[in-house]
Amino acid sequence: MAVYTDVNEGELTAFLKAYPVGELLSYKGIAEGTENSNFLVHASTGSYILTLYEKRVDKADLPFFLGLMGHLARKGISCPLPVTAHDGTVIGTLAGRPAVIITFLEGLSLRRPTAAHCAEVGKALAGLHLAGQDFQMRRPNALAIDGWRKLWAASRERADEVEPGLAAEVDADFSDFERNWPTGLPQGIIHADLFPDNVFFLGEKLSGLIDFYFACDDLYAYDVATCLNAWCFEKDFSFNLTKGAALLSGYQSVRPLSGEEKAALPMLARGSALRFMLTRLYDWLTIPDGGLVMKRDPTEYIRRMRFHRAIKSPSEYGLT
Ligand SMILES: Nc1ncnc2c1ncn2[C@@H]1O[C@H](COP(=O)(O)OP(=O)(O)OP(=O)(O)O)[C@@H](O)[C@H]1O
Ligand SMILES: N[C@@H](CCO)C(=O)O
Repeated sequence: MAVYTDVNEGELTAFLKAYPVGELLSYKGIAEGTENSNFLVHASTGSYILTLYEKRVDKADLPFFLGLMGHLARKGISCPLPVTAHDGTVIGTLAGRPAVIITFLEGLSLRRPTAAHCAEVGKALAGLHLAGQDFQMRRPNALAIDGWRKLWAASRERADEVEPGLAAEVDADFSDFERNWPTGLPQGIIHADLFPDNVFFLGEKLSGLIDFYFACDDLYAYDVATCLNAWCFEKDFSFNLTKGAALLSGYQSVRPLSGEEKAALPMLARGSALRFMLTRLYDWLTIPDGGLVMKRDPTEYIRRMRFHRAIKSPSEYGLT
């Protein structure tokens, strides 16, 4: 349950006076999410999400994340728009935490996306990449190879408790990535965490993208690879070729991939699977059971790493 910090009515009413949202009508904590405390706020001008940033988000990154959401929303991407306070600022303080109000998006995230949903996600991801091209702020990816190495150094000793042989397997991957990680591919702003819980749909139509708190500068094709991992595998860890083909053709209908980007997909998908395996493994080993932070299963991503290692041609993802 992601309400780490309680907010009482008096302090919320006082906080909201700084923003053009009208009178507070009601509010409640939101259980989903793991990084921050989120509340659904009904005010006289409409519904909003109140986010209090907890310690897993670096405060120095907030202007980038919020600036990016504002930029994308103004360019027509369906994502939350941070509400600017009467004094021109966006980030306030509530219950001792940095806090913002963002617009509420209608829609539901999906547990069982279909190929049609995957096509929509591909299109939206490419639209986001194009819309980010003239965003002026930069943020290096904290979870690129150097970041993975730090997580691995903190987890390696106990990795075999989760899966026997994992330490040797990941060590070999690191040497491979050091030699073969693609360079020189097109890059720019990426979402970096576009999982089904961060995409809303109304029926088959995509209605919103949320949670930009991993967004950064990196390879566009790496973001595509992350979506293949997050959207196109079934519960039994098999890759669904129809979903892969739908996601990739949706993406390419808006931003065609170059030959180099296509060729790099297996390596990028392996790297992306390792990145999510490592953050999950680190949490698995370090966060106490029964706490507020929901731990996700790292083994789901060990299976994906193995799948990508065995890929001989990017056409196996459904590329045409
Ligand atoms: N703009 C929005 N409109 C509607 N609902 C939202 C919006 N932003 C967040 N939510 C709701 O709040 C939940 C948590 O949001 P979010 O995913 O940003 O949190 P988080 O703590 O950063 O979580 P995580 O990074 O683990 O996904 C979402 O699952 C969604 O239900
Ligand atoms: N999408 C991540 C969680 C962080 O947002 C995962 O599934 O591991």
